[in-house]
Amino acid sequence: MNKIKVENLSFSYTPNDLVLSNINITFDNRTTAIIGQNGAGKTTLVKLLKGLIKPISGDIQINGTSISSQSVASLAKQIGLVFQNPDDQIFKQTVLDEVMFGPLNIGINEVEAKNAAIEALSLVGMSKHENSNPYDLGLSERKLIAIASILSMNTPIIIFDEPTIAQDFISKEKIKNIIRYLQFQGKLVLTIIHDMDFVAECFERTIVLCKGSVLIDDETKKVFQNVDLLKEAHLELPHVARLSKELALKNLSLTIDDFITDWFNY
Ligand SMILES: Nc1ncnc2c1ncn2[C@@H]1O[C@H](COP(=O)(O)OP(=O)(O)OP(=O)(O)O)[C@@H](O)[C@H]1O
Repeated sequence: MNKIKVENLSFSYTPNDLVLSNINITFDNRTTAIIGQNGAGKTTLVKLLKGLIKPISGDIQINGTSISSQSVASLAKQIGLVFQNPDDQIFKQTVLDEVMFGPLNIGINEVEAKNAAIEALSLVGMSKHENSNPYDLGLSERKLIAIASILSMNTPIIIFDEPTIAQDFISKEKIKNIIRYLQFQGKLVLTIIHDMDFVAECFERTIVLCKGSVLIDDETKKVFQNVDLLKEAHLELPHVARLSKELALKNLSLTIDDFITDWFNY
C-alpha cells in the first residue's frame, strides 16, 4: 500500500508568516479530498509533496523514504500532479505527443510510452482525438487530456487539483470513475477541490485545511456532519446535505441515493 507521511510540517513564503503550520497527516489508499477556502494552504501542501518547495521544518516520507534526500526528477516518477488549468500543462502539437511526453520525460522508451499514452487516452475516453491539436479541443476535453498525460506516467501517487472545474455532469462522472479505477489499481489519489457535491459523492476521507492548519481529518460523512467546524472554515455543505438538513431528515444525506433512502425512512 502506498503511503505519504507528513510530520510536523511548516512552511512560509516570507519570514514570520507561516502558510502551513505543524501539519501532521498520513495519506493512505483511501480516496482523499483536501478542502479549504482560498488561501488555506492546499496548493502549498501539494507543492511541498512534489518537492517543488522545501519546508522550513518537518518532514515528508513517501513509502518510508524522506523526500528531503530526493530530486524533483525522482519525485516526478512517484507523484503525478494534474494541474487545475490544463493550459499550464499542455504544450505539444498533438494529443498523442502530449500524453507521451510525461512517460518519455521520466525515461520510459518510445514504444512503452506510446502504449501507455494510448491506454490513458482510452481511460479518459479521448482516443478518437489522438491526432488532434489539443488547442482545437474545448476546455473540458483539454482537461481530460491533461489527466491522461499524468495517468500515462503510471505513478503510484496521483494528485488532482480542481478536476471538476469546467466539467459537465458526464465528464464529472467520468472523472469519478477514473478516481475509483486508480484506487482499485492500488494508487494513492489526493484531490484538492472546492466542489462539495463531488467531495460528498467521490471521497472516503476529507481533510479540511484552515489558515494553514488541519481543522478536520475524518470520513467524509463525519466531516459534513461537523457543521460548526465547517462554518469556521467558511465551507458550505453539499446541495443534497443542505436539502436533507432543511427537511430535518433524521440522517444527513450526502448523495442522491442516500437522500432517497433517508427520505423513505423519514
Ligand atoms: N509564491 C507565493 N509567494 C507568497 N505567498 C504565496 C505564494 N503562493 C501562495 N502564497 C500565499 O500562501 C497562502 C496559501 O496559498 P495556497 O495557494 O497554498 O492556498 P490554496 O488553499 O491553494 O488557495 P486556492 O484555493 O485559492 O488555490 C495564501 O495566503 C497565498 O496568498
